[in-house]
Amino acid sequence: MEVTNTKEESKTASIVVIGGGIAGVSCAETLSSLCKDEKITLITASPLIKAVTNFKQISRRLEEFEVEEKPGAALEAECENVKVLQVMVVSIDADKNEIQTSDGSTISYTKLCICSGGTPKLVSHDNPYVIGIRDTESVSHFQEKLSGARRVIIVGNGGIATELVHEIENCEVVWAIKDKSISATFVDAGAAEFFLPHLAGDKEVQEGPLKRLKYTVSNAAAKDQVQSGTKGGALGPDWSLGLTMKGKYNSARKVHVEYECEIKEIFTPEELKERNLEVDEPIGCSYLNCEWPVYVCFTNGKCYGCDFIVSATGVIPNSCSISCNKIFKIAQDGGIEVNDQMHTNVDHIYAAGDVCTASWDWAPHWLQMRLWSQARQMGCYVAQCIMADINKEKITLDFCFELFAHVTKFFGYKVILLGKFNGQGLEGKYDILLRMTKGVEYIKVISKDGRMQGAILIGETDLEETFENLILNQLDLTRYGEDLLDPGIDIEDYFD
Ligand SMILES: Cc1cc2nc3c(=O)[nH]c(=O)nc-3n(C[C@H](O)[C@H](O)[C@H](O)COP(=O)(O)OP(=O)(O)OC[C@H]3O[C@@H](n4cnc5c(N)ncnc54)[C@H](O)[C@@H]3O)c2cc1C
Ligand SMILES: NC(=O)C1=CN([C@@H]2O[C@H](COP(=O)(O)OP(=O)(O)OC[C@H]3O[C@@H](n4cnc5c(N)ncnc54)[C@H](OP(=O)(O)O)[C@@H]3O)[C@@H](O)[C@H]2O)C=CC1
Repeated sequence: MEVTNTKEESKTASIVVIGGGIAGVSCAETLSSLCKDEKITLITASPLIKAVTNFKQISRRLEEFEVEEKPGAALEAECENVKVLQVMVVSIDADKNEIQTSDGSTISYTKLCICSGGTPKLVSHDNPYVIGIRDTESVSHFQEKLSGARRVIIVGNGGIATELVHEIENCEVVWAIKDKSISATFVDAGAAEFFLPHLAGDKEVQEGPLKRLKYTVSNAAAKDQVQSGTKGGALGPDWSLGLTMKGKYNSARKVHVEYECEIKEIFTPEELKERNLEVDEPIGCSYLNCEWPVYVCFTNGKCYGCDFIVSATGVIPNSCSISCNKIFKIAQDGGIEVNDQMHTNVDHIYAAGDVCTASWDWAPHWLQMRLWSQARQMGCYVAQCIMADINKEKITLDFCFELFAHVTKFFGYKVILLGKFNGQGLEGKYDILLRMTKGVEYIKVISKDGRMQGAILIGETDLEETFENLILNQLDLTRYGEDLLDPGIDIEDYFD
């Protein structure tokens, strides 16, 4: 493993990037290619860095790439003017343009970009039975716990929970969600209905090509990271592919969804007895009247026992983990506010990826979600902003921030989300057009005044490129009416 001692570093100022995740690495790589004469220092707490490989633009806005975790030395070999240091940044002195690291070193910067990512927002931080999933180390911990488990409770209704309930085998799952429908962070209630049959039985994988991102980590590299015990970057696309997610017993996949509830209290078996609380059994469960190491009581009055709890309840940006003598403007969601030049409110300091909150006036069909693709886009764009600043220029916001576009996979189906895919910000004043073929595809179009605002495409619909264009060009679609989703009409030809 390549570790460079920061104490040996000279005081010569360079552009400093904090974070070896996809935002930090994309920033360092872009800076390196934009300006060969600048010295760039990437500082990361994790022994491995994330690199985007095989990048392909699959439509104007949807991108496909693979992600590899590798040692910092590999980045240094590719980018001559980049130096990678593995150390924790503890504080920033914005008056002196210096940062202090956990090994007592001081590093000067000309420009600083904070790409320190986020940390799982857990429902309980001091209960050993509650775990979160973020990096390779936390996944190993989860796998180890699962291997001895009969029942797990998953809390949260976003990306991680949706992927986990699909992947876990040989273990009962109680999925506790705040909403009326599953996977609500990403899809609407109709799409949730489409997915529901896939909660039980064998996992079906949709045939055909999947425009899906791929994530790889070499075994040796993963072992290094787990052994180091340091905080790694967030996992990402295909993180669950090839990972064993099996419980203790050879039972059929079983997921019980507990709707519209949150955790009220977590009890040990002793506390449960003391309180004389009654325990419920999830519908269709195999383990009746069993003893459990931990019990969870929900706000809807239900109380279940389980082996452990996964808190898949979102991310808190690492915006306050590095102290600074100047105060960063922090947005309501906990991110460091950045303007359309990715600049924070502190001179010479930028931020990108999960740690930041895009605080400019968003384009009508863009929204921020803490995703791999946005971390890459922000990382590349912030590098251009830094170079423009050095050259005393201002650049216009990159076109990737014009339209929200995300491709992922849920329950074995390709899922594409475009624009205001859930009618976000439209205050319910929109029309919906739907097409669904059970088990095959689900298409939802959101329109306002006849113009497309967003879409959810599940399955191999091949509509993404056309819909992307229709959202961007805001063509009046009134006269096409329901023909827009008529399977008998080749819509691509229609709008060519
Ligand atoms: C389980 C899981 C699955 C996901 N799946 C998907 C998906 O399918 N599609 C998708 O688009 N997104 C997905 N995401 C989200 C995506 O991974 C993140 O949005 C993205 O990786 C964020 O990148 P980042 O570079 O901003 O932060 P991170 O990847 O968190 O990187 C932060 C870096 O900063 C370093 N760091 C932090 N603090 C310090 C410090 N004080 N000093 C030095 N270094 C520091 C860390 O070591 C790390 O290297 C998933 C996330 C998780 C957890
Ligand atoms: N395929 C993909 O694209 C994937 C993306 N990711 C990304 O990784 C990051 C982490 O994923 P994840 O943790 O699933 O985060 P998400 O933001 O995707 O989802 C968090 C979920 O937890 C809910 N929640 C928040 N607090 C509580 C609480 N106290 N009790 C019950 N529910 C709560 C949220 O509801 P509410 O919103 O109402 O607060 C939301 O449904 C996210 O940025 C996500 O986008 C992760 C996996 C896959």
